[in-house]
Amino acid sequence: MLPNILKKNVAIFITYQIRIWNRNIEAAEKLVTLLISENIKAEVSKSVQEAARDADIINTCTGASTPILKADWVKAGAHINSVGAPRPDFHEIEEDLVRKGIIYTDSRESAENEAGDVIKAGVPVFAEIGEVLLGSKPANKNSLTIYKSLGLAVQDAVTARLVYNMLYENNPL
Ligand SMILES: NC(=O)C1=CN([C@@H]2O[C@H](COP(=O)(O)OP(=O)(O)OC[C@H]3O[C@@H](n4cnc5c(N)ncnc54)[C@H](O)[C@@H]3O)[C@@H](O)[C@H]2O)C=CC1
Ligand SMILES: O=C([O-])C1=[NH+]CCC1
Repeated sequence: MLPNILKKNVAIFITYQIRIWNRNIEAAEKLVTLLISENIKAEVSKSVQEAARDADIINTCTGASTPILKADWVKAGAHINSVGAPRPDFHEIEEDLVRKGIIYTDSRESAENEAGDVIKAGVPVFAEIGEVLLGSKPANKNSLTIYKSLGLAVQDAVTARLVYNMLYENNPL
């Protein structure tokens, strides 16, 4: 999933440098090789701390059950996209870091009931992404912000429809 998230990030920025960390360095090297083969600038980091240093955007996408990203490693004003830790007993972001951030999510109900990091930190969700897109809640671009992704059922339904259309109706839309 991470390669696709990174490609979406890169499409937004004119200048960027991607640093990849994985607990298995061969996996990080494989992803860097894939990105470079698609003309995306990327390099391997030997630690999470090294990967996160001075980063504007941090994507965490792990199956970790204990936090891998610490508050001290993240600069003020950074934005974190947290895709992993989708269960109450899973964690990938240190509690202090979650408390420092402004929390955005796709579904408030899901985040408050499923996202281990949000539940443990006991912090409120500031806004759903839909509220930001509609302009009823601000993006707080200069603050430390955390987007807690969990996925919406409607995304699965639309994806299933696209696959069905491509398979049986030869029409992606
Ligand atoms: N937010 C969302 O919409 C979605 C979230 N997920 C969640 O995102 C996470 C990643 O999913 P995929 O990329 O499909 O899985 P994957 O198996 O391809 O990648 C998981 C990565 O987490 C790493 N990892 C596992 N335990 C770790 C630990 N203790 N410390 C450091 N790294 C660790 C693995 O080495 C692997 O690189 C999972 O927790 C999954 O449940 C998956 C689909 C949608
Ligand atoms: O496939 C998955 O593991 C998940 N999808 C949404 C949250 C977790």
